[in-house]
Amino acid sequence: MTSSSERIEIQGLSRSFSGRAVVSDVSLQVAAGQVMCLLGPSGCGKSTTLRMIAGVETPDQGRILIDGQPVFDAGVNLPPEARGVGLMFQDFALFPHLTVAGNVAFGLVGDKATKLRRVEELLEKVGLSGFGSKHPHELSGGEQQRVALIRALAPKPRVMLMDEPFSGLDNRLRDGIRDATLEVLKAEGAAVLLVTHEPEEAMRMADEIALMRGGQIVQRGAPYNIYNAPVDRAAAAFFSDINVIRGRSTGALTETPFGAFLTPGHLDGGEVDIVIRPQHLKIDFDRAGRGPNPTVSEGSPARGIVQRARYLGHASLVEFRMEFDGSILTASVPGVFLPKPDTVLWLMIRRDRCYVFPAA
Ligand SMILES: Nc1ncnc2c1ncn2[C@@H]1O[C@H](COP(=O)(O)OP(=O)(O)OP(=O)(O)O)[C@@H](O)[C@H]1O
Repeated sequence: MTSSSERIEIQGLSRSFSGRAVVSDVSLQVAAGQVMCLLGPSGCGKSTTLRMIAGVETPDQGRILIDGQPVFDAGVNLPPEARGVGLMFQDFALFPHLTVAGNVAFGLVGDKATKLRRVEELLEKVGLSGFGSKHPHELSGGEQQRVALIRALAPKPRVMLMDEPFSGLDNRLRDGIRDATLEVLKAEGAAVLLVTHEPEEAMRMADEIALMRGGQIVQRGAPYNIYNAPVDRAAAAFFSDINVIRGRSTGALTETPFGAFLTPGHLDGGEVDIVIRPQHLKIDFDRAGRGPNPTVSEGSPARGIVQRARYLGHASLVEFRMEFDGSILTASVPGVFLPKPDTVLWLMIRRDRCYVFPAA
């Protein structure tokens, strides 16, 4: 069933190229006013999914509904222009013979003054006031991209499909343009499906993230949930560097140099990966060969030898070779902390921030 607030609904969408499944049984819904990010590594099938919704790629199987109306199923296949969606793809192209204002006004209806107002309003939002009479060839790549963006937004589409729309912009511009775009889309109440391979972009833009891998959606949820409750080791690793401590679960317990972990639900005798992000390791000083006392929340400390330390601006990253097995663990510490190589320090891990998965 399609509830009335769902603007985009896809059901069991699949597509193969030369016998290779690129999108397999993908289903998702995007409601009015919602920004959904389709996030995943290069080649996982994000763009193909978006292109099928846009109508520029034909699915092998599945259904696509826009505003509750089928635009693709066994008996229907509407062309892109009949689907009522706004498109912003990587390979945008402006009309070279039209001015910037002409480009932005292209899909607009209404009297000239209304169109002009809308064009001016949008140009201002993306920092291009006064550019209306220029032609595309007079603009930088980033400026052209911003024009393409507002051209897609101008007719206030009820559904907006965006494929890496900010990828060509330099970092300084990107955050501002993202925020302006989000503001426009939210103000219009559009349903947005945005494809990106950048976790940070998805975290910043999305109300909900659909994490894709190998042609399938492996996890869906609000950014907070996806980041803090990853479904598997690869999902955790997609959002940040991770540390992995391998152990063997016996009787629902896994012994590690950081103490025993409760690992219920894992195969008895099976290997498990205890995964922790660098910011959830704690560093303490060596006190003549002794470390801090064990605690309930952090277990036992383990000794590590500093390999190298780097300052990243907001934090410092310290790499340790662990005494217990020679493995490398990385800790991130807010601010400046740059111990010399070969310094002996103690590491503890925040147990509430560990994830346990079957060994990869
Ligand atoms: N028309 C096509 N013919 C053959 N193979 C294709 C075609 N379109 C896409 N593919 C292949 O399907 C796979 C998924 O492509 P897709 O563009 O959907 O990935 P993606 O997740 O969007 O990646 P990226 O972020 O690199 O764009 C890739 O291996 C790609 O080479």
